[in-house]
Amino acid sequence: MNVVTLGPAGTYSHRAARAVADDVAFRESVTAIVESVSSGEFDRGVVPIENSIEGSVTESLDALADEEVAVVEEIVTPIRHALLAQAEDFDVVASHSQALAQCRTYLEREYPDVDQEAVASTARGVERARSDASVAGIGHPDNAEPIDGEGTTLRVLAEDIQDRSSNATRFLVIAPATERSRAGGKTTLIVYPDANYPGLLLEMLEAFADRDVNLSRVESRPSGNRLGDYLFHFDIEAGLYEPRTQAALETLEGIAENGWVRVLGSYDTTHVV
Ligand SMILES: O=C(O)C(=O)C[C@]1(C(=O)O)C=C[C@@H](O)C=C1
Repeated sequence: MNVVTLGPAGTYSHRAARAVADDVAFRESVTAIVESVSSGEFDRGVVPIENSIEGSVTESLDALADEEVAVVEEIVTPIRHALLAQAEDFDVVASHSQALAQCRTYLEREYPDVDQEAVASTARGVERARSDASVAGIGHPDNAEPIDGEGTTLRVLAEDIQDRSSNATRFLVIAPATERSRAGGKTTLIVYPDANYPGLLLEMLEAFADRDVNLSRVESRPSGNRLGDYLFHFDIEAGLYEPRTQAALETLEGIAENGWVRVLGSYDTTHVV
């Protein structure tokens, strides 16, 4: 199975992807990962979708709406950030925008005068720190040691610097659309109603509530077509094999008769430390 995730090596996405395969390839954006799975270049992709402090990874939501892929597994992993640098003094802290946001309070309190630089991933920020003494990175503490054994070993200046001790990110394992499964305890779907009238959102929610289907996430994203026009991402705690899910889907398809409903599939959850 060839698997792709956000690189370089050492990202949290890489840690999650190791639950799928030992050998993992890397891309520098979530969009590139989703595209490379939908084109059939890779069998599986692992993308971050939601963090307990910062909320949705919007690039992932938009890529899932734009490409034809299936979701075949969910991976939840704790996120414990460390501050890594060559020395105690530095001018810039570089990391993924999600990681910088997850450590906002710590950075404002401890390093109010240090510039923040958003880079493609936490591991990319750590690489910057390894090659430039004026830069610190935020990432998993294991990144202090160079992965290939070559290069500077960084100092772990602080650990557990995220704003809340319970910080976790949910990743989705994606596969080509033909591998969509009906089996599993959760299902992800995206609805574009292409409509706007009082009670539209309520009608969509009632499609689930009336069948006693619990939602674990609902998120609206701009459709990109016009201001105020949205598509809706739903995660539900029910499998596609269940009649109640099929009944809810039928209702949603009626509501979205001028738009579309994309069913990404059913799956189970794996926890990785
Ligand atoms: O930069 C990384 O290490 C990633 O895997 C990306 C990512 C994210 O996009 O949320 C994953 C987990 C953490 O929440 C921080 C960053």
